[in-house]
Amino acid sequence: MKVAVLGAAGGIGQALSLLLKTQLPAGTELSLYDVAPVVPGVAVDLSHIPTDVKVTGFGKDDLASALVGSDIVLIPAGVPRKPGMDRSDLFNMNAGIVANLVQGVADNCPDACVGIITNPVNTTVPIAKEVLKKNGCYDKRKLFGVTTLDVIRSEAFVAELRGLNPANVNVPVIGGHSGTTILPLLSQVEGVEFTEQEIKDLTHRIQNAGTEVVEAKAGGGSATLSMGQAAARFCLSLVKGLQGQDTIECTYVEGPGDHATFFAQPVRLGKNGAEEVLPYGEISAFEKQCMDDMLDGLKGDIQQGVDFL
Ligand SMILES: NC(=O)c1ccc[n+]([C@@H]2O[C@H](COP(=O)([O-])OP(=O)(O)OC[C@H]3O[C@@H](n4cnc5c(N)ncnc54)[C@H](O)[C@@H]3O)[C@@H](O)[C@H]2O)c1
Ligand SMILES: O=C(O)C[C@H](O)C(=O)O
Repeated sequence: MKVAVLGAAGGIGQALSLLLKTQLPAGTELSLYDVAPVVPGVAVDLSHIPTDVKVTGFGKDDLASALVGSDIVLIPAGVPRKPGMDRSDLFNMNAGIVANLVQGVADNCPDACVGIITNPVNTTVPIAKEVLKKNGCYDKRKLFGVTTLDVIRSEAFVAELRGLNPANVNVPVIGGHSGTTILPLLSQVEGVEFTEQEIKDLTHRIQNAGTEVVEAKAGGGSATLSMGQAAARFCLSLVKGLQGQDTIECTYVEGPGDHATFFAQPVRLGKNGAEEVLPYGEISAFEKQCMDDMLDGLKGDIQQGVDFL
């Protein structure tokens, strides 16, 4: 198994690479790529941790070597938000970065599963699809927008509110990864009842959690450590799936298209990637209204990605 992280020297990239170095199964190769000259140093630094995961760093001109033979490619390369910006304001800077890196995937490891972290995820994932399609190697089972941060935040906030062990809290989050397109299904949290006001407040907090971090970091970037944890969780679930032990995660994929071409919902990860896009089940009237209100925005974000190439 080989996992490549593109943008590995950044805030997310370094946290994610550390978690993968310590948690990937023995024998995995971890390939770190970044345009920042520090990346070989990040790899050397990690290689001093005694686990059976071999880490190699690749600089700007070595994308092909970083990618060749990869089974999973995670992409957190790109620019993060500053206070006052929306994720969509990152489109002009990040769309081209994602398109170039995914072209590298098409050229060097066309069968790899690709997890896009770079914002705006609602739009960068459709861009990745168009690049892979142009190169004749798009397989909808192998392209994912990583929305796990919305899930772990929901688990943390629900557990905090009710004094529960977060390890026992599961919250499906569907839709997209921006503002109101993030739709936590709080009606499905087992063993917990919320008042209407609590549902409204929690939903708003989860939808606004990225901005909460951006403002608290006061110009120093967006979520990196929690995102590193979220991406590691997603990657480890995907590794398990590829190795034949099916797992379920909410992720932004091309599914049946009931609501939009790309939509985050529970997905069964298996030997070929997204083996099955699962129904998200019954939702409350409040959640249905939230969904109706956000779908046009999500579809617009997707169309912007389709039009980019
Ligand atoms: N999906 C999510 O839930 C989620 C959560 C947090 C952040 N993000 C997004 O992740 C991205 C990265 O955030 P960060 O905080 O790690 O930023 P960062 O600035 O700390 O790191 C970004 C890294 O990308 C590298 N990079 C830039 N262009 C590159 C290229 N062409 N090839 C390879 N590497 C390149 C930079 O050198 C840098 O090391 C941002 O777009 C941010 O909005 C997404
Ligand atoms: O909010 C951001 O810009 C980063 C990320 O998408 C997040 O949800 O924290």
